[in-house]
Amino acid sequence: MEKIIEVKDLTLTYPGGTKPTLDTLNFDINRGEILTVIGKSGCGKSTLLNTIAGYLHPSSGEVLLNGETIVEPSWKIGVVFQNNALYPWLNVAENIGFGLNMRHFNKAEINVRVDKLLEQIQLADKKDDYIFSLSGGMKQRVAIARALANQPQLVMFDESFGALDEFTRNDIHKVVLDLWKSLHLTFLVVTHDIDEAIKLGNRIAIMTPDKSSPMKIIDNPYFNIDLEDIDSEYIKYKNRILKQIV
Ligand SMILES: Nc1ncnc2c1ncn2[C@@H]1O[C@H](COP(=O)(O)OP(=O)(O)OP(=O)(O)O)[C@@H](O)[C@H]1O
Repeated sequence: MEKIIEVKDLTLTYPGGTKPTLDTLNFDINRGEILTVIGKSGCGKSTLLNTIAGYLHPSSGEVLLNGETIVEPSWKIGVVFQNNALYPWLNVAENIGFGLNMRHFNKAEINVRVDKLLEQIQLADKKDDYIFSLSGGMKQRVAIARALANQPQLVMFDESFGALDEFTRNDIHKVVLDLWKSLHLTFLVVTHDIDEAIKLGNRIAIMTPDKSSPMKIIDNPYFNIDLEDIDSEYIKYKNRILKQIV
């Protein structure tokens, strides 16, 4: 397995904090996988994601992208937040192309990338619409397309689907999995929803309160499971994850 991200002895204590929020974490993200990260509220999931993104700096240890220490945010890592953070004064196409514009890509290249993504997120007909006119699910699809427009090496999702109703969330899960498959992407998905972690993750990283093993990564036999295939073995698997979180 080729590693895209290496987390080495990662420790982070917030200024003024008495104990580390992240304490000596060690794990890798493999190229082409979806790693979901699950853990109790406040265990440090967003802190971990923000550190990998380069928004926060480790107190000690490091995170490497393709063998190079991450020291600042870059287009190589895309992030989709829960509140989507889209620009209301730009239309859908302009939001998706925003990062490419900032990087001074030429207009023709931007249009090609944006149009392709609009097809993939099934919003080609909303290209010229402003953000306020979109539903919550559509906004998240635009946020995903905006993150993908830069063709990043890793895309991270920070509770990106938590505010959506169940039907919309199921639709978005399908969009995410289709994009991952067709574009051969690598995703890290932070969630507090165990079913979502199981649905979306090739592997599941469990952030535990166990100081000697703060991060346990397990294989997931139920990746992309259909709701109708949920059986008693699935429930047992889910409960085993739950027990390690609390
Ligand atoms: N900027 C900050 N300064 C100080 N402490 C912080 C800061 N951001 C987060 N924390 C603390 O760090 C801990 C981990 O927070 P974090 O948001 O990473 O957890 P989380 O697992 O993502 O939680 P949730 O699932 O509720 O979003 C919490 O105790 C939080 O209060």
